[in-house]
Amino acid sequence: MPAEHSRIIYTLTDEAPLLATYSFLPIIRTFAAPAGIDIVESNISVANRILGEFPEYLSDMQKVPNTLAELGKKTLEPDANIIKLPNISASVHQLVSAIKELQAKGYQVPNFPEDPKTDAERAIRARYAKVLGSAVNPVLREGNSDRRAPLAVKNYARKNPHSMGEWSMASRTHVAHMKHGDFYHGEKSMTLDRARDVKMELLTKSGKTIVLKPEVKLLDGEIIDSMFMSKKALCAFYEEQFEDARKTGVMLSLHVKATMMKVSHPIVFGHAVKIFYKEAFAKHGQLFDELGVNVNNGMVNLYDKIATLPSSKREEIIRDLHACHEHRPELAMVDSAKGITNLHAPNDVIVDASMPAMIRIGGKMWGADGKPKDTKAVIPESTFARIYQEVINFCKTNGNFDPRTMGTVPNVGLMAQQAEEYGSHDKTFEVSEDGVANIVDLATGEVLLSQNVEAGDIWRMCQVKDAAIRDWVKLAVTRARNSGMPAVFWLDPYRPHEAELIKKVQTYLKDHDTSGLDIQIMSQVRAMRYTLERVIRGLDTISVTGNILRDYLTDLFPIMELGTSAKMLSIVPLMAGGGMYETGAGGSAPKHVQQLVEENHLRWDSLGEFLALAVSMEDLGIKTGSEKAKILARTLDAATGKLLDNNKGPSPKTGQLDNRGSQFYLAMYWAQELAAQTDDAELQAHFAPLAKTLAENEARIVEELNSVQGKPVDIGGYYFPDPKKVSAVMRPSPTFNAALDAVATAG
Ligand SMILES: NC(=O)C1=CN([C@@H]2O[C@H](COP(=O)(O)OP(=O)(O)OC[C@H]3O[C@@H](n4cnc5c(N)ncnc54)[C@H](OP(=O)(O)O)[C@@H]3O)[C@@H](O)[C@H]2O)C=CC1
Ligand SMILES: O=C(O)CCC(=O)C(=O)O
Ligand SMILES: [Mg+2]
Repeated sequence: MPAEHSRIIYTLTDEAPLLATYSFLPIIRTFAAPAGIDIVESNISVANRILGEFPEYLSDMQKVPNTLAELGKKTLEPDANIIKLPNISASVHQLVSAIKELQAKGYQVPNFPEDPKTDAERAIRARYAKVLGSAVNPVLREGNSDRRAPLAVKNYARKNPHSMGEWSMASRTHVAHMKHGDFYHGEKSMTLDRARDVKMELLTKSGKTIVLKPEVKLLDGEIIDSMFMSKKALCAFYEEQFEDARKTGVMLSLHVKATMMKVSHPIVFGHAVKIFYKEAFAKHGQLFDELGVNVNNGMVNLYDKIATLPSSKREEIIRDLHACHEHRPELAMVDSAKGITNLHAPNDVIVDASMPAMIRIGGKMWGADGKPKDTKAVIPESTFARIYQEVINFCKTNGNFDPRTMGTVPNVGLMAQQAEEYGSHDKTFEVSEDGVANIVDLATGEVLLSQNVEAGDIWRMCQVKDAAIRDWVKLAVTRARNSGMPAVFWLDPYRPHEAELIKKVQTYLKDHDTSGLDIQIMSQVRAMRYTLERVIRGLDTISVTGNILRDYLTDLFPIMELGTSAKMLSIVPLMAGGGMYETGAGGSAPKHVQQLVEENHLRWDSLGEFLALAVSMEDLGIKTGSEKAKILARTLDAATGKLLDNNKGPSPKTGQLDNRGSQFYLAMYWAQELAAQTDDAELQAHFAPLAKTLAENEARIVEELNSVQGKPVDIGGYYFPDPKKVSAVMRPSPTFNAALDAVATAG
C-alpha cells in the first residue's frame, strides 16, 4: 500500500480536545498500525500558530513550521484525510494571554501591539491578525459542511433523554434585534458577469479618497456583497433596549460571535459596553484613551489597564462603573460566583452555544445572585436574531422540546472557499469619516456597489465563489437523496445576497436528478417554523443554509436533540476530493480544562472523535482499497454503538468515569469487535489478546483511572502545556498503558 495513501492527519488543538488527544492518540495508533495507517500529528494550537508566525524571534531549537499553512495546502490535495478537532478562535485577551505564557517559557515572541503607532508595530499586528479569531477553520474548510446526528446517537438520546428546562407561556425572555441600520438593511449584492479585480475605497465628504483594500480578485459568477452596520443606529438600538430592560425589570444579555466575525463583532460588542457604562466613559474617557483601553475586548481590558493606576484613582473608576448599574438593567452573568458579567469578555458568550444553552433550560440565564432568570437577549443582527425569537415563540406556545420524540435537523452549510463571513475579515473596515464607500473595478473604474456611510459605521464586503455554491447544492441533493429527508434552503428573497443565491440554487438544482425529493426554499423565519412544526411531530428536515446559520443551527438543534453538539458527525467533503472529519460541532470547552486542573476530572466527551475517526478510516479504506481500514471503521462504529448502549460516556461529576474511562471502554469494545469479526484473520488474531486483557482488567483499569480524581493536577501551562505532564495526567492507568504497549510490541 503506498505510504501516501495510508495516512490520517490528526490535529493537535487547544484546551479540552487537546487534553483528550493525549490519551486517545496512543489508542488510535494501536488500532491503526496493523492496517498500515500512519497517524500524523499536525499542531495547529493557538500557541503553535504564534510560534509559526514569528520564527525570527526564536532560537533554532524553538522554531516550528507554519503548520496551519501546510495543512491548508493539504486540503487542496485529493488524498487529504484530516481529523480536525475544535481549536481556540482567539479573542485579543486570549491571544495576549497565550503570548505571555510563551514569553514566560522563554519564547521571545513580540508583544501584541493593541494600539500600533509605528509601521513596525502595525506590521507585527498584521501578522498577529492571522492568528486572531477564527483563523483556522476558514483556511481548512475547503469544502462545504455536512453535520448530522448519526442514527445510533439519536436513538441513544431518545432512550436516555437529557434534562430540559420547562418553558412557560409567562416567560418574559425574548430576542431584541435592530429594525434598521444593520448589515441586513443596508446590503447590496451582485453576481459578477466576468472575472474582475476590484478595490474598496472610501470617498470622504471632506474630499479625500482612502483606498481601504487595493485589490480583490474576483471570479466569473462570484457573488459579492457590500453592507454596513450603522454606528448611530446600533447605539440608538442599544440605548433603547437597555432602557426597555430596566423599565420592564428584565435581565439583559448580549450575544455576538466576536471570535468568528473577528473584525465586526468586537466593535459591535464594544459599543454595548460603552453605552452600558456611558456615564463612567463620559467622565473618564480621556484617561481611558490615554491608557489605551479598548472595550471591544471586553471589560476585562479596562480592568487590566486601570490596574496600573494609583489605587485611589482606580477605586474611583470602579465606583463610577458600579454607579452605572443603578440606572441600567441587571446583567446576565457568565460566572456569578466570580462576578464575571456578560460584558466581561467577548469570547465568554458566543451566540451559537449561548442561545441554545439558554433555550434548553427554559429561556433562563444566570443573574448576579446565581439564580436563573428570564432575559432580554440582545442580538443586533436581525437575520440571525429572528430565528431565535421564532424558537422562543414556539417553545412558549408548545412547551420545551422532548428529546425522546423530537425529529432531527441535519445541516448542509455553505462555507467552502471562504464563503460569506469567513472571507470578509480583510474586507471589513470601521469607517473613519462620513462619505461614500465604493467597490470599484480596477480596470474600468466602474463603481460596482456603492454605499453612503458615516464615521464609525462598519463596512464590509463578502464573497461566495460560484464553484462553492454548485458544490453546496450538490451536497444538499446528495444528502436529501441518501437520507430520504426533505431539504429546505433557508434563504430570504428580500435579502439581496440571498436573492442572488436563490437564482443560482434554482439553476444548479436542475443539474441533478431531484425526482421524488422534497426540496424547498424558504426565508429563515418560515423555515424555522416549518422545521419546528415537523420536529415536534418526530419528523426530520435537512436545513440547507449559509455560513452563519450553519454555525448557529448546528449547535441549536444538537443541543435540543442530544444535549450537546459534541455528539455530531461533522464532515467536510473537500472540494478537491479529500475529506476533513471534524469532531463534534462544538468548541474547545474551556470550563473543562478548569475542572481537570482543579479536580483531575475531564468531562470532555470524545464521541465526536470516535465518529470522525470511523468515517475517516472508512474513506481511507474506500480510496486506497484497504479492506483492513474498512474493517477498522466498521468495528469502530460498532464499538461506539456499544459504548452508547452501555452508557460509558464521561460523567460531568468528579470521581465518576471521565473522558479517559470512556476512551478505555471504546478501546475495549473495539478490540472485542475486531476479535469477534471473521473477515480478516490477521486483525482478529492481532486484537484477540488485547480484547482479553482489557476485559479481564476492566475493574482494575477503571479503578486506576477514577482513583486519581479529586485532586489538583499540573499540566504545565494553559495554551502551551507541557506534553510530558499532560501525557502523565491523561494516561494514569499503568495496566491500560501496558496492555496497549503489549499490542505494539507483539505487532
Ligand atoms: N470547530 C471549532 O474549531 C470551534 C471552536 N470554538 C472555540 O471554542 C472555544 C469555546 O467556545 P464556546 O462557545 O464556549 O463553546 P464550547 O462548545 O466550547 O462550550 C460550550 C459548552 O458545550 C459543552 N461541550 C462542548 N463540547 C463538548 C464535548 N466534547 N463534551 C462535552 N461537552 C461539550 C460544554 O458544556 P457543559 O460542560 O456544560 O456540558 C461546554 O462548556 C472558543 O475559543 C471558540 O472560538 C467554538 C466552536 C467551534
Ligand atoms: O470558526 C470558528 O470560530 C467557530 C466555528 C464554529 O463555531 C463552528 O464551526 O461551529
Ligand atoms: Mg459553532
